Amino acid sequence: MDLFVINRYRDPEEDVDLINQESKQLQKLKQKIEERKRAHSNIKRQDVISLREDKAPSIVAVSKNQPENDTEIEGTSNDLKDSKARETQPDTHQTTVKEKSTFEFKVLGTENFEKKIKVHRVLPYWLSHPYSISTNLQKLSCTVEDLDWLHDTLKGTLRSEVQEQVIPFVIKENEQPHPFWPHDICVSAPTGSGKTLAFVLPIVQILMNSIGHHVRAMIVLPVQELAAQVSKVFKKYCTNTGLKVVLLSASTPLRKEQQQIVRYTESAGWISEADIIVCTAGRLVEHIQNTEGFTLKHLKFLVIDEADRIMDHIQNDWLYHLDRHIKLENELMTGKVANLSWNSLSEQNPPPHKLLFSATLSQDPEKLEQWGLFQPKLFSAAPTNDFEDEDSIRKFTTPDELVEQYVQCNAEDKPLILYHFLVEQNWDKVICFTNAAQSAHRLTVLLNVWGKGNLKVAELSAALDRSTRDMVLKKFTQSEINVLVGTDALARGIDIPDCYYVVSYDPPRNIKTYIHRVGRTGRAGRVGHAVTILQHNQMHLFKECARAMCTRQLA
Ligand SMILES: Nc1ncnc2c1ncn2[C@@H]1O[C@H](COP(=O)(O)OP(=O)(O)OP(=O)(O)O)[C@@H](O)[C@H]1O
Repeated sequence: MDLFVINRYRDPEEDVDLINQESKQLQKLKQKIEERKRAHSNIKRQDVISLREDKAPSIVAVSKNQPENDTEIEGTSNDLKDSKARETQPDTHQTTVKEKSTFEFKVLGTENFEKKIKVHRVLPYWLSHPYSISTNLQKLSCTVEDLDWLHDTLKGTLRSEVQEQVIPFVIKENEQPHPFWPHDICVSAPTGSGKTLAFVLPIVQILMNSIGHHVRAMIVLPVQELAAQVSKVFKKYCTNTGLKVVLLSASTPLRKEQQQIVRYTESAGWISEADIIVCTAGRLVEHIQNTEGFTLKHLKFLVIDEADRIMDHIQNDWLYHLDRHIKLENELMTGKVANLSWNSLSEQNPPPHKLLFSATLSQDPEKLEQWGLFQPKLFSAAPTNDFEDEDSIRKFTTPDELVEQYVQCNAEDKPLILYHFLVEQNWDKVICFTNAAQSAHRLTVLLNVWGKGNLKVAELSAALDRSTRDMVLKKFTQSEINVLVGTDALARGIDIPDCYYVVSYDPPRNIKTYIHRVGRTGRAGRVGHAVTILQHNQMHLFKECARAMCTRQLA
């Protein structure tokens, strides 16, 4: 520290000069303050006089007085004389001020300013005229016999309306001759309505007809669990088709995944081992950047499941990297920058057919803009007449089979009310949501103590590792556990069979969280019950939240 100390020595006479100067300046300042005070009191008096004499002063006169006086105050003792003169001749001064002000400032309009007219936002045609999907999941409108468009290998006991509408549309769009591009689609259908099969089946059907060493379909999901769930469904339906499905999520080491998706051959160089890739957004970027030979230039389908969640928590800027990668591959192939002409369209690979899915897909045109959709079509379960203006663009639906209720109570009664449901009313297969992993843990311990071995309660939150979570879910499915207590980490997309009740022990933070929580029950046409426990002061917020739904009133 000593190295940085600098000692300065000054001439003592210099110091005396400095002190004199300072005291002079101080005196000057004091004088100025006194002058200002006097001037200020004079002006105040002046204003009072002017207001008394002019009974209806115009806004301009009054408001403009102030800056005029302000400039005078800044002046010297001459101004003081002026102000004294003003005191004796109030009338003359006031008129000069008025004249001056009106002369210098042009007044536009009066004080009654008109409010701007609100511009009424008009939704684009594709958003205001969606293909309508029913929320009644028990409707057996789509039976196996009717599915002329679906290959025999894929036929199952389909009874979902979203599948009935979306699958033929996707197949038809992809039958168009080259270079026509298919319309991209957005699907907003209730939880448990079978959205997964609505993209799995057409993709498998279209790809199974031509096997090659290219990645031709990619499904992007927000979290590992969902990616694993969707890849399982794909694997099931690809069984006899020769198509290979690979899951890319951070649950496996990167190196191992690289070996699964690319292989180097002497004759053809790098070839793809996977036809369909199911991945999380973050992991995808890692492969684009680090995996040699990994290319998406033959990508035919890009599915984004839980699209709103992916967009809200954008990982590694994945959409930018993906778009850039696809564009670059196209330019390398044709040697040209993409432009819109018959020739360039014929030479280029068309962009991947984008399919967006969610139970809470935002139908806000600005948000959807980011996906760069090509002449999109919307499939929505919200009533069509709700799409007239922008106020209705956030409406979501829950399945008809779901019974939704709420209970009001004091904070201290919450655990007792839950206990009453579980023990007195014999609720089994219950998923209970809290807002934090810690509260989930506390509630689990409490219920297990109260249950004395008769009630089997387990915790399921992001705090647990993957294998423990899988084990807990398995036990729940096999009825070894009656109640799962967890956080919103398990609210979205997870398909837990036979969950009869969903209890929101802590209220959901927003409408989307509510929709996904309650959507863990009442799936695929089965009846489900959802109960939200609310403290009195939480009622207002919850009701506000519920207004964004197009469902019936909550009981
Ligand atoms: N056609 C069908 N017939 C019978 N069951 C079906 C059919 N389609 C899907 N299911 C079943 O319905 C359940 C819910 O399907 P899925 O997970 O696709 O719903 P989702 O709409 O994606 O729900 P979420 O929005 O919660 O993700 C699954 O267990 C699935 O096996």
